[in-house]
Amino acid sequence: MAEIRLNHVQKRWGSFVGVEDFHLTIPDREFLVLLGPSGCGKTTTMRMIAGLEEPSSGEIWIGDRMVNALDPKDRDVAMVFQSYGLYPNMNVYENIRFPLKVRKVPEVEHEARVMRASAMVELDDFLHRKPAALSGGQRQRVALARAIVREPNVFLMDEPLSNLDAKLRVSTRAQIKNLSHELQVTTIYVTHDQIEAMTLADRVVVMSAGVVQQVGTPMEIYDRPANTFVASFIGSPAMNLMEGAVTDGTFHGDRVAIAGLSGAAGRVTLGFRAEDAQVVDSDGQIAAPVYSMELLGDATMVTVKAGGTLVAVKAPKEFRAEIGAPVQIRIPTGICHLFDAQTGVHL
Ligand SMILES: Nc1ncnc2c1ncn2[C@@H]1O[C@H](COP(=O)(O)OP(=O)(O)OP(=O)(O)O)[C@@H](O)[C@H]1O
Repeated sequence: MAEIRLNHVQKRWGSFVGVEDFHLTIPDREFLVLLGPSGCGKTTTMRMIAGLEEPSSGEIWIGDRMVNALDPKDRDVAMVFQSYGLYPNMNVYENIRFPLKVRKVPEVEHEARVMRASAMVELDDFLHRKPAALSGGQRQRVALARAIVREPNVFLMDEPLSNLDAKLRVSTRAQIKNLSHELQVTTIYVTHDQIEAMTLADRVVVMSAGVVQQVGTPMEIYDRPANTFVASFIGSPAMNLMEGAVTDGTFHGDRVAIAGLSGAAGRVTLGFRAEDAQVVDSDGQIAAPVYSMELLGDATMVTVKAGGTLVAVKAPKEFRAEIGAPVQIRIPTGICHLFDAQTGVHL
């Protein structure tokens, strides 16, 4: 068990900054997800915690030890990667046992620990198979068991689900969630998939271009994105964003006017989520033609084209309209977000 502290950690290569001033305490047992697009610095941050990359400045603490100068093997962290990294000539049992041999754990403990770890990921029936005779999902579970068997202080997981097909991703995700509940070990999990982040995390760190954009619980970052980057990265579909200006409490944009806004004036970006607006027959604040309709099963996603901006609204599953047909959209004032037009920061 361990708290992790990143104290103003930075990683530079020459003049290029891969990670900028990462400053965060991750409490013992927290499941923290690093989320962001490709190249935003998630993996580099995790590799610095693992000891595979040296910070250019700042301190990394695991528990009460400053680990900057410690070898990866001395940090008591277990890693699970996207590529499973299994030994092809060893069977499942031997693969899971391997870290115990390397760490010279007394032999008498091996069997019980391997059996416990393999049971947790439901691999008991596959212990004598070689990795080549396993599916991708089963291989990833061997990699998970190999991390679990060590009983580490910290788990580091780098996109562990990204090689799995969509269905297996969902079931393995649920398994990781259940495991983390059972194991109660501080976990840092890297992904670019916002659904994974929202479903697994106690807290999410959203990163862009090496810079932390927001740290919060999944609901905090969904309900109150710190800026337009987070607003447009979280949620499926992403938050609708419209450019315009507020005068006397009314937002005016392309084919949209929303009265009753307070706390802003001048150029802003207005945001609202698809599920917070409705398609209506009259009295909407947007009147625009239907651009596309997607049947989701439990709802219909209607996208309209308001001038140059596409706006998505979640309608009841029975809703139907022709492409190009004029519709109106009601946007309740209370659910609108306003962002500074220049900086993108939530007002
Ligand atoms: N050894 C290196 N030398 C120079 N630049 C590097 C090095 N390693 C990573 N980078 C750069 O640092 C930035 C962050 O990389 P990182 O791998 O942390 O991103 P990421 O968010 O994990 O992306 P992905 O989701 O694609 O893995 C990238 O622009 C990358 O090109």
